[in-house]
Amino acid sequence: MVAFDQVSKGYGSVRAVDGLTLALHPGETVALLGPNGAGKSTTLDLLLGLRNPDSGSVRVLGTTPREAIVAGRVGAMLQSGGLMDEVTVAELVRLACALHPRPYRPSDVLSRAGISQLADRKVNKLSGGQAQRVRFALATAGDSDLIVLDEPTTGMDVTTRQAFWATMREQAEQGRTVLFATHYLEEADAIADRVLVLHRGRLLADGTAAEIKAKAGARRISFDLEGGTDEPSLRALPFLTSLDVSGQTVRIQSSDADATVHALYGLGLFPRNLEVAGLGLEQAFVAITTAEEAKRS
Ligand SMILES: Nc1ncnc2c1ncn2[C@@H]1O[C@H](COP(=O)(O)OP(=O)(O)OP(=O)(O)O)[C@@H](O)[C@H]1O
Repeated sequence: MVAFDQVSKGYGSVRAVDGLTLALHPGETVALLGPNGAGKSTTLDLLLGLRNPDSGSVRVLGTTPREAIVAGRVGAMLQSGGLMDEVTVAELVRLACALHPRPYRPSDVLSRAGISQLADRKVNKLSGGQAQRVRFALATAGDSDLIVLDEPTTGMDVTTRQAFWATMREQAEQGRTVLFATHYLEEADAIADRVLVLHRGRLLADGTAAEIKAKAGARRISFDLEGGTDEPSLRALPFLTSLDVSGQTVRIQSSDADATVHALYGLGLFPRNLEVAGLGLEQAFVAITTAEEAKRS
């Protein structure tokens, strides 16, 4: 479906994408995560043929990205795609359908994107979240095999966001590949069946959300200590990666929870309400990217 082979792209001295090799398969819903500047937008630009790699190759559906787009096989929703100002939503959607080699009916596109009631509104009179829905409508104006979304739900309220993802899930169930970049890790956790973590233009992790959490390897331990805490002793616990003390409540992250808890009892302390839990995707993401930064410094 999509194949990146040793792709690099730099801007001056910045290596935005650094030797990226990646394959996406039909029907996958893939989240692209990474801190600011990790190279997510550049990766999507390369995939859409908006930029050319300095080295390596990008293939989409067996052709160049541009050929795939001209054939209408890729729908895209970019972060800040300008919308024509002086037209109505319906006119814009009709135009997108007219330009698509395999178009849907404009009325269906409007209703799928939940903007039928906005059809006669001028595009420059839309709120931020409504404009995002229009961008989504343009990305799904025809029958594409691959849908690429760069931070699609930015500016959407909770209800709009849920409706958006329900629609996206339908698209994936019909066999389309959906690739989206996001900063909302809970969305990646809930929606993606594959998560890619990009950092300084390289792939740090690639797997299901559960695999990424397991890769982070850390566990959260929390407990209450009656009668005050001895912070220096806690800080010296083995395998500790973070410590947070708030009143009687202690929250720890550990790379070996069993050993840390064992040592905790060894200190003669009596933790109450002890809980040991895995990391959420957000904490796993922070753990993985911070560990990489630490390796580099
Ligand atoms: N047109 C450009 N000219 C120069 N440098 C650029 C350009 N576009 C991106 N960069 C740099 O390339 C790196 C990757 O940027 P990119 O926008 O791909 O990251 P990102 O992961 O999408 O970031 P964000 O989460 O902040 O949107 C950054 O260091 C950025 O400053």
